[in-house]
Amino acid sequence: MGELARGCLPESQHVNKNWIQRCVYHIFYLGLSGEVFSEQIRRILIVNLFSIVGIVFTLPLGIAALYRSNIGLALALLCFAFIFCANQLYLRRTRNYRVCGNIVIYPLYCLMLYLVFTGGVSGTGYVWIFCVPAVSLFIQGIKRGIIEMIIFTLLLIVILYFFSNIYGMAFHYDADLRFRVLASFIVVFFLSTIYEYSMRRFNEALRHSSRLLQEQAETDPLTQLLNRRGMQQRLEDAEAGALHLVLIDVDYFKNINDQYGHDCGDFILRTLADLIAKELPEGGWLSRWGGEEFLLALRETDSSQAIEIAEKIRQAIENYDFHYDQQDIHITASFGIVPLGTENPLNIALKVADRLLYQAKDAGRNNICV
Ligand SMILES: Nc1nc2c(ncn2[C@@H]2O[C@H](COP(=O)(O)OP(=O)(O)OP(=O)(O)O)[C@@H](O)[C@H]2O)c(=O)[nH]1
Repeated sequence: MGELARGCLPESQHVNKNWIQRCVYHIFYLGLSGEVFSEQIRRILIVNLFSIVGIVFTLPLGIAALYRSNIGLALALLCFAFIFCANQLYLRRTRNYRVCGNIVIYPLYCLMLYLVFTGGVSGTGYVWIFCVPAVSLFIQGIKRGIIEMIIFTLLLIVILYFFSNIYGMAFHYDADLRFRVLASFIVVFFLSTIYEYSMRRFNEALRHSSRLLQEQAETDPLTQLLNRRGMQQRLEDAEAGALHLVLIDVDYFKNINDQYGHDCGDFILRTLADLIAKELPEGGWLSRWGGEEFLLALRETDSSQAIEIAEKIRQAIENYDFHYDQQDIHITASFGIVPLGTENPLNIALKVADRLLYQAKDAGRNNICV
């Protein structure tokens, strides 16, 4: 089953959508939302769309064929209409677009070959085959779509050239018509391949730049750590539980800037980021929270473990020689530790961490307050 079925895409949040948009989302996207450029959402849309188009075409045409007493064609069309309807229901229930894509495409191949073989209504059956390459490449992707289209073309050649008028059942195509049908089908196949390929490249490029922008929006350019926005996002998404916040503030950082210059201050912030990151346990998050403030989120950690980690970091900073421009610089930092949970939501926890930090400063700095 696809990733959707494992629940990676949430049900649509219809908050700001009007009823038309809600209907469109419900009918075409099955009420799913998620990453705008998500390949899964695109595929769901396409499979669903072709399924709906399949019903819209085969059902009335089947009824019309029944009305004209063309029983063979009517049965074939109604049978496909039934398959497409069942597929719709299955897709809505399971969101398994891979299986549903196959349910759309293979009956479509059969129907098209059947129409070419019998000629459909008044020998016009072949006019429908030109939609096949686009549908196949959309649903099966470039590689598989091309392979299936080559097989389909070969079957088309066999029907057009070897089965024409056989046993009085097959439609008779004269030499010019069969050549033109085949040639125009190959042209459509070729153009559809180019279109699908460029669409995929375009989509990939779009997704890549979207990911890049997202990363940039959440990264602090100086330290390459998460910035405040990135950290806040993770904390908001994090499940409440054994999570501790550690707010770290460099002591007398202004003096460093004043004494050694702003570049030295930047160098110290970058080195500090590496120093703290080394002590960060697995699964934890580290961010540059503000100017000379770092915020650590320790997950699956109780208070004593959080204090232990903070103490290690405090000592690592205190004992580190920041070597800049042939000078050894020593700094210290103050810490505020606070648990995060349902009784202590993010906004409150951050305020408490800030208060504890200033208590640590008041107590002489180079301190941890819990
Ligand atoms: N070099 C550099 N300095 C920064 C950056 N962001 C903030 N600062 C400086 O950090 C200093 C923070 O100073 P204060 O808030 O007075 O705090 P402090 O000097 O560390 O004193 P305490 O926090 O009370 O121990 C200011 O001088 C800011 O200019 C930065 O990205 N690079």
